[in-house]
Amino acid sequence: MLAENDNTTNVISTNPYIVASDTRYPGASCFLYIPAESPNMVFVDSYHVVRAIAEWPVWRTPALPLPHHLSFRLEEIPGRGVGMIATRSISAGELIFRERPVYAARREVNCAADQNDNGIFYRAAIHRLSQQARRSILGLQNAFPPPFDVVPGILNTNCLEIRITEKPDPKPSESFVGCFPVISRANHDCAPVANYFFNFGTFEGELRAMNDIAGGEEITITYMDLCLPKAERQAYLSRTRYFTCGCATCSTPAAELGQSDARRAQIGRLIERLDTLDTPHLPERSSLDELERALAAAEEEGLVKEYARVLLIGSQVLTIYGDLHIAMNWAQRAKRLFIMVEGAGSYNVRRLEDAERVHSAMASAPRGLRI
Ligand SMILES: C[S@@+](CC[C@H](N)C(=O)[O-])C[C@H]1O[C@@H](n2cnc3c(N)ncnc32)[C@H](O)[C@@H]1O
Repeated sequence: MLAENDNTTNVISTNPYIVASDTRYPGASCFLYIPAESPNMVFVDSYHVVRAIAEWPVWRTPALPLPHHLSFRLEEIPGRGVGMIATRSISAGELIFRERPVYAARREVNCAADQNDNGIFYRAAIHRLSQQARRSILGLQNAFPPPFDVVPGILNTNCLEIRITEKPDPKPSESFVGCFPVISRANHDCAPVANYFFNFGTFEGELRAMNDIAGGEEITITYMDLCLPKAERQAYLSRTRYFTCGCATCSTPAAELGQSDARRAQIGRLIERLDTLDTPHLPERSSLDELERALAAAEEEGLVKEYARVLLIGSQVLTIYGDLHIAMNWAQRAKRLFIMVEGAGSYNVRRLEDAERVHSAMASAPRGLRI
């Protein structure tokens, strides 16, 4: 068993700054530090991936400055640790904050068993970060109880999904996570008022208001798929983030909870059955009535992003089987909503622009002969 001060790392190159995590195994994960001088980000993955990432032009573009006056403050909230509180009213669609992650890694890193729970691997990863960057991680909350080490505890408590390709990752195990000094302070709600989105183009996490948020209100995001019933949501949050969600939806009286669960399951089933976007398959046929019921369910549950997804998928189904005019209207509404919750860098916005081109070609195509 390794002791914490048994150093297995080895500097492979200094520009780009790449360190092999474990000289005992060929193919062990590597740490890429960006920029090489006084790094404020470490990326953890196999050597060939970090070598390619080191060449991305985005690192030559400095991050845009933030507005002088932030629209929130970080504040201790009873029972929830630190959270983000709006200091003024924020309009739906407003960008609340954006920043690059300090730690980014493949969700399942290749790490030897004797360096995992004791934190040796993760301590080594953040070791060469600038002092400010390292402190910004070490100051975050650790929800994981001992004997789990505090550094992997902090990373597990605070990491959010990031994408290093434009399209959503097909398999969750192939996706990536990132830890953010500020955005990771956002607490969870099962009907969140803000959306966390990772902009692959700028390599920044972005936080946008999905609803109008009043001054004094907490700015919340989701950590999970919200189309699950309360029992499953709570089990997931307690297993992965060590807390019991007491949000307004989870506090719904027992008599009404069944309806809330049923609405979320209805939206989830519809999305799962009909979302064939980015696959070579056509979606199943679905009636306008069924699609409208899913929209009504999303509205009732306050699920803005799921509402946008039903509009997007529904517009594709209606383009193929239904009414082109309704499909065009739904695509326009979905695009407006996705710009609002994910910004102009959204892949969904790009998909909807493609759909608009298909729609206008179809609308101007000559009609078939009626015999
Ligand atoms: C990503 S951090 C959020 C920021 C954190 N509250 C802090 O103090 O830095 C996730 C942790 O915050 C706490 N948390 C987040 N949402 C919560 C909620 N709705 N109720 C209670 N605790 C919550 C849990 O301890 C969770 O593991």
